[in-house]
Amino acid sequence: MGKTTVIAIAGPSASGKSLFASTVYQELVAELGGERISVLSEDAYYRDQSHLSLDQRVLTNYDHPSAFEHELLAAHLQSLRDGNSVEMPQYSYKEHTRIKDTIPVTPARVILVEGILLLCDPKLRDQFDISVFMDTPLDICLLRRINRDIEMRGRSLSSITEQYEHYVRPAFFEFIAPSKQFADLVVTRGGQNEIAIDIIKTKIRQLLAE
Ligand SMILES: Nc1ncnc2c1ncn2[C@@H]1O[C@H](COP(=O)(O)OP(=O)(O)O)[C@@H](O)[C@H]1O
Ligand SMILES: Nc1ccn([C@@H]2O[C@H](COP(=O)(O)O)[C@@H](O)[C@H]2O)c(=O)n1
Repeated sequence: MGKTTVIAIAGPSASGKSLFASTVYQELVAELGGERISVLSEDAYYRDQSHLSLDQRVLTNYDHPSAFEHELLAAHLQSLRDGNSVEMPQYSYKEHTRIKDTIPVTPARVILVEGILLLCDPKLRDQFDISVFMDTPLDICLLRRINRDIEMRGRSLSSITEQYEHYVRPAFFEFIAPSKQFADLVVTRGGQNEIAIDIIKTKIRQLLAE
C-alpha cells in the first residue's frame, strides 16, 4: 500500500458532511471495492461520559472542542498511517456517551474523516492532506438539524432550539466559521453537491491509481 492520504470534511452541524462522505465512499466502493478506503467520524470521538448520570450528560456543551477526545482521533489517524488497525469508538446521541462496542478500522490508502471541529485543532490539521469545508447556510443547516434530530437522535423541538441557541450557533461563530480558512475546497449547498462529490472522487481515483 502507498502513502496514506487523509481527507477531512468539516463544517457546521447538519451541513451535509456525513452525506457527502458516505456518498463518496459508497460510490467508490461500488466502482473499485472497499479495501483501500476507510471512513472515520469525529463524533465517534466524543468523550466517554458513562461515569455521569443521564441528567448530567445532557448539560455538556457538545459543540465545544473540550467535548471531543481529539488526542485519540489524532493517535488513531497516525496508527492508520503507520499501517496498524484501530478500534473506532461508537457513540450514542440518545445516551450522550460511547457504547461498549467499537468498530475495527483497517489501514487504507485513503481515509475520509468528517466532523464539525476537525479544522479547529492544529494537531488534527497536521494529519490532513486535503481539507473540505461544507459551506451550507446556517438557516438551512438548522432546518435539516431539526428534522434529523427529531427523526434520528430522539430529540424534541424545544430541546433542539434551546441547544441551538446556547451552544450550536455560538460555536459556529467562535470555532467553525473561522476554521474555513484551512480548507482546500469549499463546498456550497451540502451533501448533494454532485460536482464537488465528483471532484473528490476523481482525486481519490488518481491516488488509488498511483
Ligand atoms: N443537499 C441536501 N439536500 C437535502 N437534504 C440534505 C442535503 N445534504 C444533507 N441533507 C440532509 O440533512 C441532514 C443533515 O445531513 P448530515 O449529512 O447528517 O449533516 P452533518 O453530517 O454535516 O451533520 C440529513 O438528514 C441529510 O440527509
Ligand atoms: N450527545 C450529543 C453529541 C453531539 N450532539 C450534536 O451533534 C453535533 C455534531 O454532529 P453533526 O452530525 O450534526 O455534525 C453537534 O453540533 C452537537 O451539538 C448532540 O446534540 N448530542
